[in-house]
Amino acid sequence: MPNRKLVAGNWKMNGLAASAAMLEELVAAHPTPACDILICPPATLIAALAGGAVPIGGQDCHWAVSGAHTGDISAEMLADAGATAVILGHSERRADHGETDVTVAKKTHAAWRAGLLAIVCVGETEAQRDANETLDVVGRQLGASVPDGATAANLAIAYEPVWAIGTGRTPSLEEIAQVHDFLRAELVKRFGKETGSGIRLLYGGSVKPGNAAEIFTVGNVDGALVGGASLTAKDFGGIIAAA
Ligand SMILES: O=C[C@H](O)COP(=O)(O)O
Repeated sequence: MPNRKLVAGNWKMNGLAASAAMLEELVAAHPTPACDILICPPATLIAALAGGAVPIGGQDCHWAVSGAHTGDISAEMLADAGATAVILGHSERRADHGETDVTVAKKTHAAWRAGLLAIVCVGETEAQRDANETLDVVGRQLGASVPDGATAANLAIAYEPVWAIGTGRTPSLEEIAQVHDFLRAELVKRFGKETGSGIRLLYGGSVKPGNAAEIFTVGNVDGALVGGASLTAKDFGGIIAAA
């Protein structure tokens, strides 16, 4: 089991140049956190925010190194701008941009090619949970979105139930445990005990300062992927303090 949790913030399409102040406030309040931290701002802010005390990541990348792909950004460009990680296959990208497990796997391979940590997201919709398909869905996404070659250093998985994102609703601790235990077993089966046990499993979906501590008590929860509560130093700091 990984010994330090990772608390990653996904700013989504939020943040302007003035958001640098949030990171300064965060570092001042938490100079020596007990967990690893990552902030994934919009691409426009990566170069400006990278290089400081808080590691910076991207929210997506193209699988090609370069070329005629208007509006896209390669993994190499993220690394060149100072990013050390990238979120891939977030449900908002899957829903809004038609990303599939196949494209997510190609992007994961690209992230590794550029030396980035890939944070690959999986998670069921509410209808899939109601139909008792959760483990089937996340198992299928995990298997097809992650290419061969994963290590504890180049991959983290984020379990994000789609219905819990931005809604204030979360699964019960037992439900989180069931999915994380399943994902752990799948990783061990595929990549072996040492690698499979070392890959961090993050929970995401309405993580707040008020519920983070109890979520972090769940076995096989090695951190969090935080959306809304990563936008202020107070809320994100509260989650860091709980880790
Ligand atoms: O990537 C982060 C997740 O989508 C969670 O978002 P949320 O914390 O606003 O629910």
